[in-house]
Amino acid sequence: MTANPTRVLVLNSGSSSVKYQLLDMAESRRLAVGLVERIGEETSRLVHTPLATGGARRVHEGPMADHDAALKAVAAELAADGLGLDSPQLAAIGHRVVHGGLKFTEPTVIDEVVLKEIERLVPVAPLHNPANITGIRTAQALRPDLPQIAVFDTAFHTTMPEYASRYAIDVATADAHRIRRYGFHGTSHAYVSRRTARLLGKDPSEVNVIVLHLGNGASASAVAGGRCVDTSMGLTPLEGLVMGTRSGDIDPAVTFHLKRVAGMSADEIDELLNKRSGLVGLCGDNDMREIRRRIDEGDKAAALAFDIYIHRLKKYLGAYTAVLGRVDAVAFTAGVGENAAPVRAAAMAGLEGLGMAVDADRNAVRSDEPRLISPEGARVAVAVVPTDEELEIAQQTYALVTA
Ligand SMILES: Nc1ncnc2c1ncn2[C@@H]1O[C@H](COP(=O)(O)OP(=O)(O)O)[C@@H](O)[C@H]1O
Ligand SMILES: CC(=O)OP(=O)(O)O
Ligand SMILES: [Mg+2]
Repeated sequence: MTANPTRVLVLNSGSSSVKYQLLDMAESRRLAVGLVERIGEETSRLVHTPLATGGARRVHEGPMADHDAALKAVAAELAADGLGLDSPQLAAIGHRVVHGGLKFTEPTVIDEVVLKEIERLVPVAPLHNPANITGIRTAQALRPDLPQIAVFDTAFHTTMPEYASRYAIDVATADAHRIRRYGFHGTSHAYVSRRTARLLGKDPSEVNVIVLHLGNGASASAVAGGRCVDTSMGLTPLEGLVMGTRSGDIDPAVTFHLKRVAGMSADEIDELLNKRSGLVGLCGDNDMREIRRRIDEGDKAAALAFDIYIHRLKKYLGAYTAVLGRVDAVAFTAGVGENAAPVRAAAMAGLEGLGMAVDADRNAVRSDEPRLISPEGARVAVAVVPTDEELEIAQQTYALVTA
């Protein structure tokens, strides 16, 4: 008799990347991790680390036309380690799906009806849901017999009170078109807020946390006793913080102005605000490492882009302090939050009045572990808490298929 399968493959398909992990849930062990970047460009790059075999990291460079090609390359890498998708030990494939609308608040077994709904939501997650759908279809084609589970970025935010989720626009129009704030990066906000509570030695129900998920996409959330009460992204992942290529908050009248005065179409404005704004629109670079390097060389555009990014972060820290009433912790996470000490220092500078501060020595420590960076005895614990969307998705996926 063969043992029950205990492995889960997680696919986190972004607009131009795929992050993936193969985990053994029974042994709480990662077997392989990897990333495909710059999908659709000439310079696509796959980095695969076969943890199970202890083999060296493998890097492949060269054009990958789309997510289908990227996933087939990932499948080939796994197969080369004897961890192929044909393995009878694979229990399920878990997919990050960015927009779940109002229907999906829990991890969901994917069938054609679910896929249709994810497809219907493409206009409100234009950079993400199409990539998620391709990931699902490719995985289904490779293993049609296996359960495919969707874990939604929106799910954690469904606890927001209506006064936080409803826009102040005509109710009938908003309801007819399901226009409201949904919020994204929820898997990360859930994981990081819980992990932060654990770092403080508390139960999540006892603490109020502001989570700053600062990756290429970026969002803030206010989490009270383990439940999300507000978040910075809205109907789509465009609202809120300044991001790598997205504007975040702007006066909505900017869009009519661009249409009426600059003659731009809705699609052109969409592309401007989603792909040519944020840090890249302000200074030509969306990578915080490059921006810091340019600032060190005296580059004024990079310095202004940095200041605008930080100013927006401070506004949300102030707003969510007011929303929560009492803040126990601020947690920095994702690519920028975990790695960019200057961003953390600048965001916290001058916030002593809110009880928030960063200790320079603690902030300079580089580590993959959750850690405190606030001074000893500070009123608000400031922490760096690496996110693990893939682990969270794997756990939710495995729980569903073994229930
Ligand atoms: N050492 C670092 N210093 C500053 N920023 C970094 C560093 N490493 C990564 N980043 C930033 O992290 C971003 C990617 O974060 P990530 O959470 O992987 O984003 P996403 O999931 O949206 O692709 C990069 O665009 C880069 O700006
Ligand atoms: C929702 C979102 O913005 O995701 P990402 O940061 O992966 O682009
Ligand atoms: Mg991300």
